[in-house]
Amino acid sequence: MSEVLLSARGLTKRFGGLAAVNAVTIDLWRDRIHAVIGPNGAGKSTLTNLLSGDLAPTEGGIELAGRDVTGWSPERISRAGLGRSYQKTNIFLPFTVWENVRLAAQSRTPHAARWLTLASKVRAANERAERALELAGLQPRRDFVAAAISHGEQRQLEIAMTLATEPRVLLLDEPLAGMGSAEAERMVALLLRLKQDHAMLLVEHDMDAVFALADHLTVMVNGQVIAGGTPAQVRADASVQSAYLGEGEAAHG
Ligand SMILES: Nc1ncnc2c1ncn2[C@@H]1O[C@H](COP(=O)(O)OP(=O)(O)OP(=O)(O)O)[C@@H](O)[C@H]1O
Repeated sequence: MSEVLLSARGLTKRFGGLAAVNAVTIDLWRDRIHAVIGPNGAGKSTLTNLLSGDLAPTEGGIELAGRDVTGWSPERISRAGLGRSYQKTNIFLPFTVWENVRLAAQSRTPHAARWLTLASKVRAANERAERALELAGLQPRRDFVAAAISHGEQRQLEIAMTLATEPRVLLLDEPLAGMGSAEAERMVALLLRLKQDHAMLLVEHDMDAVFALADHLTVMVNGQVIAGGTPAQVRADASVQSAYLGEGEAAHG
């Protein structure tokens, strides 16, 4: 049965007089992809930063797997089960794909495993890295240096590095950005695989992908949630069409 793994209540972030995120409530369920969409400046990145602990909320609270994690550091939230992919910034380009994933896995030897011998820790980290590499579909590239793989594969690598920390909740910020259609298709297939056993928040501008992937959508404009529901409900919502989907580059819905 599905369960709520992350729950944010009344999240608000003010920058001076601007409420970049204004009283947003959101639940992320295991085995479901929850997309957040909205025009530029809607507050999507700020919301992601609040959920990952990179920003502290001005108001509101966040529970992760039943624990109140409000105000925790990103490292502590990450250890508690939240994985966030940062666009390429964590990749060491001169290292191989395997070395990158292995380093990410090593950063996550749990505190509870301090008693393990060094050999057991190394073995556990190797196993985490192998699983992540396999899940992300990067086994065929494991010995390539990261600088030599394609843009789409580098995005897969970021996700593999996030998976190596064994998160239960995944926050993915524009995983399809800059991809051609074949790469985007591969990423969509990967995200559908990852849906199993994870709760996922997806921030993505590619509306075709969003509507293909999302089980639930939240639509933000100017920091506020203006609509939410299944893709069909959101598509049919007149306020969404006038605020967002009917306009300019986002007019794929
Ligand atoms: N550190 C900051 N200081 C002041 N204002 C900020 C800061 N970060 C974001 N903002 C403002 O908050 C609002 C929301 O920005 P945010 O980046 O969260 O939007 P977004 O939906 O992610 O946009 P995009 O789709 O362009 O990435 C914008 O008006 C932005 O200028």
